[in-house]
Amino acid sequence: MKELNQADLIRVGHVDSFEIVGETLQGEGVARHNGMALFIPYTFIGDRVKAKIREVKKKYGRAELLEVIEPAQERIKAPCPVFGQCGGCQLQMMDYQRQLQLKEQSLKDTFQRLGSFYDLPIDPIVGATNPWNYRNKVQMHVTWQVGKPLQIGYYRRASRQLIEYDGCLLIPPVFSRLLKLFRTFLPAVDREKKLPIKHVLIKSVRSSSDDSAEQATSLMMILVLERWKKNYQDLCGELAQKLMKEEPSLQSFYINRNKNDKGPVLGEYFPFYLGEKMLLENIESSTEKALELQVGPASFLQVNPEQSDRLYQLVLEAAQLTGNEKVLDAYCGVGSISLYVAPHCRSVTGVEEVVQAVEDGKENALRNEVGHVEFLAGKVEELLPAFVEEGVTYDVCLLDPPRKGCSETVLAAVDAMNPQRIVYVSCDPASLVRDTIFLTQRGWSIKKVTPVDLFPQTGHLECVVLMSRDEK
Ligand SMILES: C[S@@+](CC[C@H](N)C(=O)[O-])C[C@H]1O[C@@H](n2cnc3c(N)ncnc32)[C@H](O)[C@@H]1O
Repeated sequence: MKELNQADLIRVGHVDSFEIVGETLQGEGVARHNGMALFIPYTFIGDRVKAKIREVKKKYGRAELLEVIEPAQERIKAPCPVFGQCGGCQLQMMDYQRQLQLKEQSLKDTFQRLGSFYDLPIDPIVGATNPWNYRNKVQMHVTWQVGKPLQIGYYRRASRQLIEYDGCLLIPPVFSRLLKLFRTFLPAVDREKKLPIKHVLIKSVRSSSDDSAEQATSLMMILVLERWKKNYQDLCGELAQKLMKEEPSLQSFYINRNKNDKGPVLGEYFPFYLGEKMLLENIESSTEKALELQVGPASFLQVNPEQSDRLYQLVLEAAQLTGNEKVLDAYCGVGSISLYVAPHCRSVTGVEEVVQAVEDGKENALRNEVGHVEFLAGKVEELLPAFVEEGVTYDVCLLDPPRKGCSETVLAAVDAMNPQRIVYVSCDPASLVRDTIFLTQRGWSIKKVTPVDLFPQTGHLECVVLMSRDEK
């Protein structure tokens, strides 16, 4: 007779009440059921819930929340009407202080579980002053086809089904206003639905250093089309003009063409624009002089400007620059960190694979009259080993990789350059721990970890980690 394992005792479709005894950064509560871990989205420790089992794997299961029977003390009514359907936010059911506690604890747990790092010097998380309306960029999907109604919104969690909603609480009200105008003007201008629109993006910059006022914001709108024809130009121009007239903060309008359905939302070709070619973002500088960064349609900027000002300040503190250091800024984007730290060191070399971002970086250095910064286009995996080969070294290495973290080639090259300090800015705790394990095995140790909440209401977490060589 087949031996029964735990999974056989749990039935898909079974409804029960569960005590939530664990929780994840992604906003899933964990219950124990017949000895197995059961993940239930939108719940957390202290909740007692009714849920339906939806999926059973060998070692764990997943259930759908049906009802909160007894709420945890910090449970609140999620302010957004589409929370739980839309895939954007995972933590709106917790009050903000509880979200911060979850993030801090989950970072500690990840360091312990994946890296056996105990007693790390982890600072309290740096929370946001305003955990709503903070995003400076939004991208929404659009359905605009003959025979179908116009739809604009985010995708449902783990699906490609569109949820219509202009009022997202993570974006500023001016974005919602502009989306409403877009809804009104698009059918009036493109009556025959000629434009093959797939996505709409809005970006904002703080166009003066007074970032509290909404009128100090300038906007860029980018429509992504599946294909481009010359005769679309008049329609796009008319649409852009109408929008710019009604919403004067819209100063730049672009068309992007992206033939691909998978991969990044933006393609490489921008066949049309109206208004400003670039916008200028004011970032809080590390000196008296404000820092201006030019932002094009494809430039990467951190999405939470208030918190990224704090993040850059933390990077500078961790780097402990005295004015004499040669600094490497790997994964530098348009050079935000390079230019921020430049007044405090001898020189900065920024490395970035997106050629346009490197061009923006060079332009930004000229605009801000920073002479001792250079930007190199190329993959970090190729350029850093080449530096090692040529005997080029740096005193401080700043690493700000995407979610997947750094490859071993990059970390080995950083180690070989023997800097005094590494400052690692991470947006994914799991890849951060993997990379710090690699470095600790080569004689580095973690001196300080500072988590920063760049993405309130969501399960994303940023942190700044200072590493230096173990003392002999
Ligand atoms: C998290 S962003 C950091 C940008 C910048 N430090 C900032 O704060 O604005 C990561 C950057 O790394 C770049 N990037 C990703 N993989 C890369 C690679 N293998 N080599 C060089 N740059 C890369 C991306 O294009 C992106 O600009």
